[in-house]
Amino acid sequence: MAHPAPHPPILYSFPDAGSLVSSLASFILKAQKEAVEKKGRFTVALSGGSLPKMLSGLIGHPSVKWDKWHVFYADERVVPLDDPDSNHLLCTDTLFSKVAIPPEQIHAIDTSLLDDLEELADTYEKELIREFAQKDAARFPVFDLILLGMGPDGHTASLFPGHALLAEDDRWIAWLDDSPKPPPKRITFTYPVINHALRVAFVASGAGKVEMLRTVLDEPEKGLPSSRVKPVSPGQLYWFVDDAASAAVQYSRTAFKL
Ligand SMILES: O=C1O[C@H](COP(=O)(O)O)[C@@H](O)[C@H](O)[C@H]1O
Repeated sequence: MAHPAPHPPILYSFPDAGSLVSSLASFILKAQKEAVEKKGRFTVALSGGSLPKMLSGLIGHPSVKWDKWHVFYADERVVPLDDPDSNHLLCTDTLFSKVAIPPEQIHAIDTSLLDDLEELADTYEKELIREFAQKDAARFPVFDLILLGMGPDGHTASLFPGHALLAEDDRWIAWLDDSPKPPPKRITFTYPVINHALRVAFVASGAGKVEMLRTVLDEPEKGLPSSRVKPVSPGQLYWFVDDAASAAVQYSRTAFKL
């Protein structure tokens, strides 16, 4: 059955990092409330890079129900969990060490499989299947929220410009050993997983992102990886950015309100 056309992205731009962080926290709390009321759990995927520190508005916030969070990684570098390149280590240092998510609800890669990328990706996919397929019987998992970053080349998760994985339309988790950004070995959500989420939010800040954000939002026809994120209805894509990053963007902004 054909899906209705995706909704256009909603762009929120904030004058400074502080207002971006607090608005993002309010947005996440609304998503959490709806998910918990409906299903008793909140399924979230996080990215590495600059994203985890933007979640600081949740730390110590009385409305966060950390025990309801079930966390996966939109992508992970295939390194030991104490390696400085690990997205899990970054998220642990920045967030998990400061909040009370039950450890079994934080889904890290199986590091006994670091030398077998395919098996490691399969195993992570099976964790997703355990979390989603039995409960929702869906062809693809439907995350309540996927939080993404955008790299300076327009990549998101570990989906890089020109890479064959941009065309992967079957698997939930793909692997690569030729990431142009180190480290080379990674696993990543595929587009079908990202694009079946109820909400996908990119978070990007700083003048360093200005040209790429303009290209991704104003010239989606160029097909950069971040422009290919188009959640299927009823899913919705949001951009949470600061004015420094959106300075050159023509795409219309929406005033933030919940
Ligand atoms: O390598 C990665 O990069 C992207 C973008 O990082 P950022 O520092 O430019 O925000 C990140 O979203 C991804 O999780 C990570 O593995």
